[in-house]
Amino acid sequence: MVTAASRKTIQKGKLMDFTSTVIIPLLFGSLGIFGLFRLLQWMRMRTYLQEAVVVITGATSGLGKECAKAFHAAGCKLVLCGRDGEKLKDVVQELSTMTNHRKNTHKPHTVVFDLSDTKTVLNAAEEILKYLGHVDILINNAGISFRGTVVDTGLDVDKKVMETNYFGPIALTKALLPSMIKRRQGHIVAISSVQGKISIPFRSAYAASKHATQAFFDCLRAEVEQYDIDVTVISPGYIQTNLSLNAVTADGSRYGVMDKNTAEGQTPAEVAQVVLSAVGQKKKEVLVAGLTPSLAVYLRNLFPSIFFTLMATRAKKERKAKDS
Ligand SMILES: NC(=O)C1=CN([C@@H]2O[C@H](COP(=O)(O)OP(=O)(O)OC[C@H]3O[C@@H](n4cnc5c(N)ncnc54)[C@H](OP(=O)(O)O)[C@@H]3O)[C@@H](O)[C@H]2O)C=CC1
Ligand SMILES: CCCCCCCCCCCCCCCC(=O)OCC(=O)COP(=O)(O)O
Repeated sequence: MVTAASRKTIQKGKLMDFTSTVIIPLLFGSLGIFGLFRLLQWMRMRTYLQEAVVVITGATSGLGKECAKAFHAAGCKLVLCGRDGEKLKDVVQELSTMTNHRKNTHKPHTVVFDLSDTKTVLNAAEEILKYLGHVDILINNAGISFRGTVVDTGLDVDKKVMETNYFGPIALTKALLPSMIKRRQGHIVAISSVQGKISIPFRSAYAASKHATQAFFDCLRAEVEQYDIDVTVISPGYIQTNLSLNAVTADGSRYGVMDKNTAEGQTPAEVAQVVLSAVGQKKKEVLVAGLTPSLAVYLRNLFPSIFFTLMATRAKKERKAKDS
C-alpha cells in the first residue's frame, strides 16, 4: 500500500534525480561554455593588441596617460602624442618602471604637436607613418572642456574648443586613413563624452564639439566598414582628471577649478580598462557612465521635453548660485 508519506519520499527522490541528472549538468555546462567563450574572447583580444601600433593623443595626463599604461601592458607599440615633450618623456619613463605587465612590451615613441594647429597635426601624421610604417589603432583622446554662458563667450573660444576637440582629431584621422584603407586594416577610436549625446547648460562649446565628434565618427564607421576598418566611440561620464581644471572659460582664461563631479567621477584607470576591452572586442560604441548620466541620455531621447525642462531649471539654479 502506498501511503502519503511514501508518496512524498518518491517525489523527493524524483526531484533529486532531476536535479542531479539535468539541472546540475546544465548549470556546469553553461558555466563551462561561458568560461570558454570568455577565454576565447580574451585570447582574440590579446592577439589583436599584441604588437599593434597604437597612437594615443593627449597621453600626458588623465585618461590618455592611463590608456598608455593599459595598451603598453597589453604589448602594443605605442606612439604617445602631446603638446609638451618633457611631460611625454615622463610618461615614457613611468611606463618603463611598470612591473605588472608581461615581458613583451615596447618602448614608446613620442610625437609633439598641438591639435589645434592643423599644420602640425599633418606633419605629425607624416612622422608617425615614416617612423612606424603604419598605424593599427588611433585613439583620439586629447581634449579640453569649457565653462561659460553662450551670451558671454567669444567666438574665438568656441573655435579653440572645436579646433582641439573636433578639427584636430579629424585632421589626424583623415591623414592616417588612406594608409589604413590601403592595408584594409585599422581601428579608429574617438573619446567623446556623455555630452556628445546630451547637452547641459554652460558647456555649449564642449557639448557641440563632442556632438560633432559623435556624428563624424558614426559617419566614418559606415563609410569604412567595407575596408575592414573599425570605429569605436567611447562616451564617458565624469572621470577624475584635470579636465575641469584645464577647461577654458568665456574670456579664454583657464577655469582652474576641480569640480565636485569630476573629483567624484570614475578613476581614469578604470575607464582606460573599458577602452582597452572595447577596442579589443571591436565594439562600435560604449557609454561608460554612472546611473544619472546614463538615465539622462535615455530621457533626452525618449522624453525630450522633460529633459529640456530639467536643463532649463538647472541653468537657472546654477546662475542663481553663481550670482549670490
Ligand atoms: N574627465 C572627464 O570627466 C571626462 C573626460 N572626457 C574626455 O576624455 C578626454 C581626455 O581628457 P581627460 O584625461 O579627462 O583630461 P586631461 O585634461 O587630464 O587631459 C587632456 C589631454 O589632452 C591634451 N590636450 C589638450 N589640448 C591639447 C591640444 N591643443 N593639443 C594636444 N593635446 C592637447 C592635454 O595635454 P596637456 O598635458 O599638454 O594639457 C592632456 O594630455 C577628453 O577628450 C575629454 O573630453 C570625456 C568625458 C568625461
Ligand atoms: C528617469 C529619471 C531620469 C533622471 C535624469 C536626470 C537628468 C539630470 C541631468 C544629469 C546631467 C548629467 C550630465 C553628465 C555629464 C557628463 O557626464 O559629462 C562628462 C564630461 O564630459 C564632463 O565634462 P565637464 O567639463 O562637464 O566636467
